[in-house]
Amino acid sequence: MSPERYQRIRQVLDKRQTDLTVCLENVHKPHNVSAVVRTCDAVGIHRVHTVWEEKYQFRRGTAMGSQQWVRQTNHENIGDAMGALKGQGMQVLVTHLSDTAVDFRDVDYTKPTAILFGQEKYGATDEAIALADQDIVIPMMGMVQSLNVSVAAALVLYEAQRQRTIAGMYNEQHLPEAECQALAFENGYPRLFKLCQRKGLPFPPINALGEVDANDSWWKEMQITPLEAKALSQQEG
Ligand SMILES: C[S@@+](CC[C@H](N)C(=O)[O-])C[C@H]1O[C@@H](n2cnc3c(N)ncnc32)[C@H](O)[C@@H]1O
Repeated sequence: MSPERYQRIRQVLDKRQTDLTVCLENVHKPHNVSAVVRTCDAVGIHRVHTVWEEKYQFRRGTAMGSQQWVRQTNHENIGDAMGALKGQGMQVLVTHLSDTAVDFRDVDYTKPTAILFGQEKYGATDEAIALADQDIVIPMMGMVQSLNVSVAAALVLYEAQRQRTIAGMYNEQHLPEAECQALAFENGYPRLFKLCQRKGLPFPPINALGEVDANDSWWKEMQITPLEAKALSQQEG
């Protein structure tokens, strides 16, 4: 990939917030999921958690926008998801229209935070609400009771982004270097990435010019000649 493209990728990955995440509990309409993931990418979320039954899994060909830049972890049930998030020291906020919910703008998002969004029709489950640390609500003044889930996600996430910007949390790299390199390789060199995965080889480093910086034995194991290697290591992206 070109040096410019690599620099652009690094600028984005260097702002990733590893201690801010979203959990989608059975949010399943592709356009909603896609819109939430896109907002997650825009505010610098590295990983989205989902609680999906088999039938809600992504299908090949679904247009997911920014999905290639946002990692996903699926949990079999809400208990597992909550356990994982709390195990990482996160406060878990559930977006829920209840009398006990606090205004979403009154929360401190500079703390390690997971925000749970509920299913389009039924909202968050009782179990999720019981396990969460706090209910948060976006005040509603109109005739309709709730917002579209992706709109709700955008509002809450941009409040988190606002607070974290003020706190200077986008000014330092949080994502481990190996993960930055893996994402750059995966997206910058998709064909090499797939071949590398098929062969079970480690991902090679990418140098400052955006080139694959592998040694001769790696290329040999990939069964790629030095001539092909030169072309391949500069071509994609
Ligand atoms: C369309 S709403 C679900 C409405 C459902 N009847 C309920 O009572 O929860 C889908 C999701 O969007 C989010 N949401 C929508 N409007 C919201 C609001 N005003 N405050 C907080 N979350 C909201 C929540 O995550 C909710 O689970």
